Amino acid sequence: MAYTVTRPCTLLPSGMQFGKCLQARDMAYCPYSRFPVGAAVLTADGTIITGCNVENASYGLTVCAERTAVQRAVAEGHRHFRAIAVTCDIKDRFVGPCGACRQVLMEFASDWTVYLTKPDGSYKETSLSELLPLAFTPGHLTQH
Ligand SMILES: O=c1ccn([C@H]2C[C@H](O)[C@@H](CO)O2)c(=O)[nH]1
Ligand SMILES: [Zn+2]
Repeated sequence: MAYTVTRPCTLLPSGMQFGKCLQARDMAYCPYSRFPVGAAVLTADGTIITGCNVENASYGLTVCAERTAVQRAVAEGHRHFRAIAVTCDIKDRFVGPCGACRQVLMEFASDWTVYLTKPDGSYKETSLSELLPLAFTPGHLTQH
């Protein structure tokens, strides 16, 4: 079940360093929305890999921070993940990943821990299965 930690944290549970998320957010390429987002994935072996949103003049080719992080991690040989932390500049509420990113996370596991963080390091801990119930998963392709 989701729970919220309202005090600012530099270290999220399981060794997820919140600072990496902020650093990634600061690399965002978002000249159109001016809405920078940072993400950090924690792999099964404890590696942290970050991503930021990368926009495009065509708009539709924009890639979110979460998918950038997952795709970087896969390209570096990681396929097993524990958690993802996401941050943006919104200070008064916790912001969840878009639907496309939830589906891309689901490709690699249904049991991701998801940290929705505010820029001060306060966070809501939830899970991918809570964010994407009754999901379509790779398993469905082999069980029909
Ligand atoms: O969870 C989200 C939601 C939005 N964005 C990006 C996409 C776009 O660049 C900008 C505005 O939608 O924010 C993300 O990176 N992650
Ligand atoms: Zn997204």
